[in-house]
Amino acid sequence: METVGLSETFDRLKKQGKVAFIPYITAGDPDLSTTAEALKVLDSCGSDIIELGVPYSDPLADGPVIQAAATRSLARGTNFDSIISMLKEVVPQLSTPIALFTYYNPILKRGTGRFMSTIRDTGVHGLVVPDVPLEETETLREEAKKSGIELVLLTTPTTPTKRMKAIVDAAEGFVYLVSSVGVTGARASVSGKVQALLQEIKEATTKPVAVGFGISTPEQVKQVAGWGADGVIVGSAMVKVLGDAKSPQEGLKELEHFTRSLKSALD
Ligand SMILES: O=P(O)(O)OC[C@@H](O)[C@@H](O)c1c[nH]c2ccccc12
Repeated sequence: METVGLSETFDRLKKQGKVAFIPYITAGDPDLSTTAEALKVLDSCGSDIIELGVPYSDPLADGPVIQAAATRSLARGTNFDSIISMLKEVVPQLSTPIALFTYYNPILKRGTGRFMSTIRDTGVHGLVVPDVPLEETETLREEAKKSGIELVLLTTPTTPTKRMKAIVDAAEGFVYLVSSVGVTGARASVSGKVQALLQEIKEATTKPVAVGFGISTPEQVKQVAGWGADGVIVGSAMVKVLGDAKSPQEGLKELEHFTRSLKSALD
């Protein structure tokens, strides 16, 4: 089925007074067929957008959990082409839009235009590139736009206000507010600064703002939603459930329970 894009998804949720639940998993960990099943599980458990990570050899912004997932996935031979063919199979079966998550290098390797049209042909709607240099964001955004891909941009607690404003102006789909400095990974608590940061961003834009980094419990999901986030992103905790499981089947079962517990915090 043809899924609607990221910003349309947020429009629908806003009308329903709901906050988006946005899980992240790393493609190919433990293997691509389990990833295909995991996407269906996340879809059926009520995810509103799914972030799918392209494993990379030098994941600077990732903490140990996602770094280990990327290493396992690459060791199995996962590559961009195998992820694309998996997506061509699975995306038509999903009702949840996918935002592909990749570092900048795999895009440069393929050529920006070709990269965008390739992912668009799979039915993927969004793209998140955490390490694209500021001066190259405009080109990337233009190329994405040509293929109808929504380029999500990230702002952090240490982003100067002027740059935050440029980021929210340029962001498509939604603005990704990184909750805390440092790398991805579950944290004991989500920084209280997020509430003020959300207000500041919402004064600068009417675009939806989703918060990620460190969120791993229903209480934290509820707290961030209560602070006014339009979406809540959970990555490492999801990746850990799959990575720690004794078998892929068990991992998928655990993923379903975990996703339902987090999603119910938003109901
Ligand atoms: O893992 P966490 O702490 O739940 O944060 C989400 C994060 O994993 C996901 O959005 C993501 C995966 N890799 C990244 C690199 C940079 C920024 C964000 C990400």
